[in-house]
Amino acid sequence: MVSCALVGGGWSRTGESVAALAHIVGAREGEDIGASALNADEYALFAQVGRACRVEAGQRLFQRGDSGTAMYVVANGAIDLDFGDDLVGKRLGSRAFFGELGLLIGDHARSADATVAEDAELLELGRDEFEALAQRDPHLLAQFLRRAIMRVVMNEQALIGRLRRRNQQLQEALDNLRSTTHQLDRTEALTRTDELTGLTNRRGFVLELEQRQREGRLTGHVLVLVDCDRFKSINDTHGHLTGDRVLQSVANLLRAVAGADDIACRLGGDEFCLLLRGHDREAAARITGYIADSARMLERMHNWPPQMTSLSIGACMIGDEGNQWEYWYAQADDALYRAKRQGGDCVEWQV
Ligand SMILES: Nc1nc2c(ncn2[C@@H]2O[C@H](COP(=O)(O)OP(=O)(O)OP(=O)(O)O)[C@@H](O)[C@H]2O)c(=O)[nH]1
Repeated sequence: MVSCALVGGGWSRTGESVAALAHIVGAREGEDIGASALNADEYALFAQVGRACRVEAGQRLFQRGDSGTAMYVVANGAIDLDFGDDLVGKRLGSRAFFGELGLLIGDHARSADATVAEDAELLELGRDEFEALAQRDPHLLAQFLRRAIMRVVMNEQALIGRLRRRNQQLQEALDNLRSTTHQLDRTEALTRTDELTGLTNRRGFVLELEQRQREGRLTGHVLVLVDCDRFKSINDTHGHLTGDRVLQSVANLLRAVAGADDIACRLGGDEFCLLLRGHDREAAARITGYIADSARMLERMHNWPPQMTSLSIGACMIGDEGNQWEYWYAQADDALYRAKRQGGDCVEWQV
């Protein structure tokens, strides 16, 4: 912190306190209460009592957080005030005053760094000088005080306004981020979903298989491949819309048997699959048998137009031999091939 050399002076302590001056009446008409520079009369008064000092460019007068009890008036030269990241800095020239809160409040923590931008002459006023001002011209000092207080109030209001705007911008940015994340999640979910049936699609299924394999959770699952029998003839005889409805019925059947941790998937065309968890071979055989039986019964129940078709099913238990999921997929596919070779409408297991 700079200490000014005393050049002029002549002041005396009075019993009147600085604080007592702060409640003096409101602003008068035409008075520029927010101005940051003294008018000519005020400056002349301050110059009578202020301690004059010279400071050089680059010199630091005080920094943020310093406790200060003096205010300054720029006689000539320039001072920069830096309020930190959130506020715009200020360059002060002739007759501008700063640091007044240090004087008015006493032991106030400075809210800015004050640096000499160009060689300058300053007037420094401490408590004694200020009381001398009060003695010499209380009316002019009251006018100055009103302005100083209004400046603080206006700065506070501007700060609150800026913070409010900043808060609003942050809120908007957060809302945008939330909605973008939500859209990305939705898009990601859509890329894993089959449009016609709402089941997981092949991509989603493979990603899930890979993840369970990476986490060592695949062993013990049952992999079930399902293929519609003579589906092409449904399309040919009744049209694609009927074919679509049959595919949706197959999807509903698989969805109905899938538990929370199982995956029902449409691989594409009339091929589906199920990944079941937590069943031994016997329990899994009951599930695959139930699927085949249900499809057969539904096919017989509604055959014109058809709402279901019989199914060929190939299944295997995923073992712990350390094979990749593609190996088990090929095993289930072999079983499915055998089911097809037998004319469909049956379940084959790969041993
Ligand atoms: N309606 C409809 N048909 C589809 C869709 N995707 C594929 N298909 C048709 O499904 C038919 C599948 O025929 P194939 O692979 O010969 O199977 P299939 O007729 O069931 O013969 P098998 O499996 O030997 O019993 C093809 O005619 C495809 O055009 C779809 O989304 N909707």
